[in-house]
Amino acid sequence: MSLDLVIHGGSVVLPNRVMPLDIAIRDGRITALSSRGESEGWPAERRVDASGLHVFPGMIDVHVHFNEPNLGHWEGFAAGSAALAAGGCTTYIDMPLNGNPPTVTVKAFEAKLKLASGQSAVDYCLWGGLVPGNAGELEGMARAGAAGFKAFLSDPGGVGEGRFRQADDWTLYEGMKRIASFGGLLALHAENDTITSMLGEAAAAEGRTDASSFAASRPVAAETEAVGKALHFAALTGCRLHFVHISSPDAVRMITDAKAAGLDVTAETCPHYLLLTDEDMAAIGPAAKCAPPLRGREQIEQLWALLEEGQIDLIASDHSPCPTSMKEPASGSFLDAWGGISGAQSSLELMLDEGVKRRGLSCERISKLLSGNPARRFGLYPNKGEIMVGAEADLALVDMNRSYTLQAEHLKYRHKHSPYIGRTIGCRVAATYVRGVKVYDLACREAVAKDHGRPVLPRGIPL
Ligand SMILES: NC(=O)NC(NC(N)=O)C(=O)[O-]
Ligand SMILES: [Zn+2]
Ligand SMILES: [Zn+2]
Repeated sequence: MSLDLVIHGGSVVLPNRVMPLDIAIRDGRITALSSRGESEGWPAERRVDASGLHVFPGMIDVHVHFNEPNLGHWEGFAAGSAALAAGGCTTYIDMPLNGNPPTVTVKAFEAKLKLASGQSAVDYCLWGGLVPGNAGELEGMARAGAAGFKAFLSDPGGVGEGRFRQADDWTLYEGMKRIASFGGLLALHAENDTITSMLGEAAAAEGRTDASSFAASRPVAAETEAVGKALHFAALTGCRLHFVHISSPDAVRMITDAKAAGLDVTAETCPHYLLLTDEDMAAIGPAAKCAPPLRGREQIEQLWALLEEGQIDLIASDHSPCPTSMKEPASGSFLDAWGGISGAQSSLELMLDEGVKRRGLSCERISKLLSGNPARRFGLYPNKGEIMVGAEADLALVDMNRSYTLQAEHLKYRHKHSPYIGRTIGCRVAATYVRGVKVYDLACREAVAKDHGRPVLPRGIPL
């Protein structure tokens, strides 16, 4: 039977090794993997020569904020997903904030699914949110396809009266019981609100408004306290937990101990916590402002050691964009700048550059953190997450030897700021395929599908 596409000559990144393989694709799925050259006689509509390229499973970015509805002018599904495609990402999960209304009711969830339809270059799922007063909406959102629920233990910021609200202890505890009752998963932004808001207010009152004062206002203790409380509630309620953007080695160790004690919990970190220091944050300015803040060199080295030991489950971008003017507040105060890093386009390249090229980890090791593990955690496996026969042909073709210096004009974001502008990255995504269809081509040799993405209903929530 005729194939739609054969990608031949590449070095294919499998779960446990990299092999020279040809990939046969029909109806969006991988139908065969064969020794290099063997595919020459196969009847195929198109053949793509991937010689000199690595073929990775597309990244699955479980943490992006595209800010629809109503704040789509901060990013939106179209620009955000185009940036992901250019970065080798083939599926994302969109956060329930900072759009307005936030995705905390079944009605808002369904409206957002409709809004995303036809706008996205790559496949997507949505998060629901846990906020005070919405316990009755959670199961309905799970049935409508929510990948899980996100709660903030500190002030999420954001704009407008209807903005996302943090979970008080009661909301958290009751919400975890409720989510556990239907086998759902809760994701947490884990920082203690009292510590961060008291220290932040004190810094502002004393006129300490620089980057290091911001970092000092969100100490590791705020993170470890919040992680500890959530783990305690998880042990009491049986709720499955996922900690987003963990910034400190101490918090990772607490999560590892909880796993050993039998809790169903995972730890995510982001490229910026592995690549940028608090000093970089001061030098780069508000483009590198995020919460939790960037930490010191020693903490970064410990995070890499923990990652190598397998104590970090997955990497996501936490792409939280905004109009560039919000990164340049009139007050000149670092404290007033929007907290959130635009990084969605760079995650795979940065992790391969730093992890593989500089630190000597294997391609498959990094791939597991970006694709295999997120797919498993969020019920997308075995359709997505690994290159294997039967899986969807979600692929990132990467030139591991093509170095470039990131410029603003490379970015597909609506607002072209990033802490990585000016950074030389030692590899580059050459093309991205979603279910066998090209959604990005560095050489722009041919038109790519800008609206090929479709919603993916995560399996794994037993309903
Ligand atoms: N309102 C946000 O988008 N917040 C995000 N901002 C960060 N991380 O600085 C987040 O994930 O917490
Ligand atoms: Zn967060
Ligand atoms: Zn976030």
